[in-house]
Amino acid sequence: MIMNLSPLVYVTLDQALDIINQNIEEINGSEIIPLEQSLGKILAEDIYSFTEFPPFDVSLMDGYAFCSEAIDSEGEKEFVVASEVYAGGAVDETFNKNQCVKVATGAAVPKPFDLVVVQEEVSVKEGRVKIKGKYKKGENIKKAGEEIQKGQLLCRKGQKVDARLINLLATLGIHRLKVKQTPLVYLFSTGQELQSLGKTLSFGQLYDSNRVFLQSALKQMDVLVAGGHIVEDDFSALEKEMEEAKRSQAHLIISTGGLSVGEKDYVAQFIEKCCSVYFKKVAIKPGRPLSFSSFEGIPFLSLPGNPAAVLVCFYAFVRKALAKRMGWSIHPFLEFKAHVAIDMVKKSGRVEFYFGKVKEEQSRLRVEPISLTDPAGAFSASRADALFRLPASSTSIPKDMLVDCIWL
Ligand SMILES: Nc1nc2c(c(=O)[nH]1)N[C@H]1C(S)=C(S)[C@@H](COP(=O)(O)OP(=O)(O)OC[C@H]3O[C@@H](n4cnc5c(N)ncnc54)[C@H](O)[C@@H]3O)O[C@H]1N2
Ligand code: MOO
Repeated sequence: MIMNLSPLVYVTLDQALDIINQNIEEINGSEIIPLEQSLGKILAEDIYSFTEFPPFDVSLMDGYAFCSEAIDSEGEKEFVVASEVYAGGAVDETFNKNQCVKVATGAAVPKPFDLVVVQEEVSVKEGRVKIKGKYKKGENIKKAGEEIQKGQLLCRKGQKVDARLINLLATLGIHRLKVKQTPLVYLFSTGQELQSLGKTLSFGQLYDSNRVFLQSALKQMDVLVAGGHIVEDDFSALEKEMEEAKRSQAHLIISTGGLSVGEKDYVAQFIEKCCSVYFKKVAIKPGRPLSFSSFEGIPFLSLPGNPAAVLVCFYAFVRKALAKRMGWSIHPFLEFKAHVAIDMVKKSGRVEFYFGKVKEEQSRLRVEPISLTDPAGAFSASRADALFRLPASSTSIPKDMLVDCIWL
């Protein structure tokens, strides 16, 4: 539902996260795709095993399979080698407990044998095997169904497919998966000082690093970019870009820049005029002008131009909004607490973000800011493990205080 929350134009971090969470809906669409193409996708249904694994009693060693009750733990015993079974091979003979079979690692152990003795521990002569010593039932055999039972829940709707899950499903022969539709994001930057990579900069110009960062960060999340440009500081150019965003059928629009109070900050003006606003500012540093609205039913996250604010807003808000939109509900990001490594100071009023290194010391997690002069800048971010935050109301944060961190 769209509503204008005029008293909530300036919200706290928690309010902003709540509002995003309440107003971003999960995409309905899903598709069935081959397992090999499912890396990074979000499962659209729970998956149960339709079979057990291993599917047969399997030998874990090269050796001889015996019947435990036929082995005399005191003296030596001799057995006839009735057959040989290799991995992938099958025998349809019937054996009795006074026989044994030679088995290779990975072979299906035929009935009634229930233990395997490694070949180094037996003596073999003219088709007969001599064995002495104590052996336990089940030794060197993995029983059918020991790893996975038929009907067992393997993974859940809302889980992201990773290589380990692909391994599990491939093991069980599951080769097609129902996954959520991949979200489309329309992404543009604003500012006539911006230049595309590969072009020479004139004085006063900057490379459009925000869009390159966001494109890459979205790709890492398996989100597709539907389009977007560098938009000059002009209201009608912005209107055209937003129309194109609408035509692209994006599930989310993201912009950077043009949010401040200057005459040429047309994004702020566009939001005011053409969007339904949820909030216009958040009490965070950097990133205060972050705004969340809806344009013709499409959620619109407008990030400030400041590249440090873009980094922080991506990890603290955009990623979460996208996770919600794409139905990634199971452990999307690791959030944890760590002890801050140094005494820190700040102004009261806004939550302050820092990129930091995380270490374990004396069984405690410690987070240390990478830079105090450029807490959330590109260099700091490039070296960090986590984004951490200092509470809005505090002015001094003593060393060892626990702070909230997000793993990057
Ligand atoms: N009078 C006031 N001025 C400002 C305020 C304020 O409250 N009153 N807020 C400040 C804060 S906080 C921020 S953050 C910025 C937000 O401004 P904009 O969103 O309008 O961002 P720009 O002015 O377009 O850019 C800021 C900065 O970042 C560079 N930039 C912009 N886009 C990119 C890009 N795609 N790639 C790389 N670098 C980019 C731009 O050149 C500027 O240097 O407003 C403050 N001002
Ligand atoms: O909030 Mo701004 O992003 O401080 O620079």
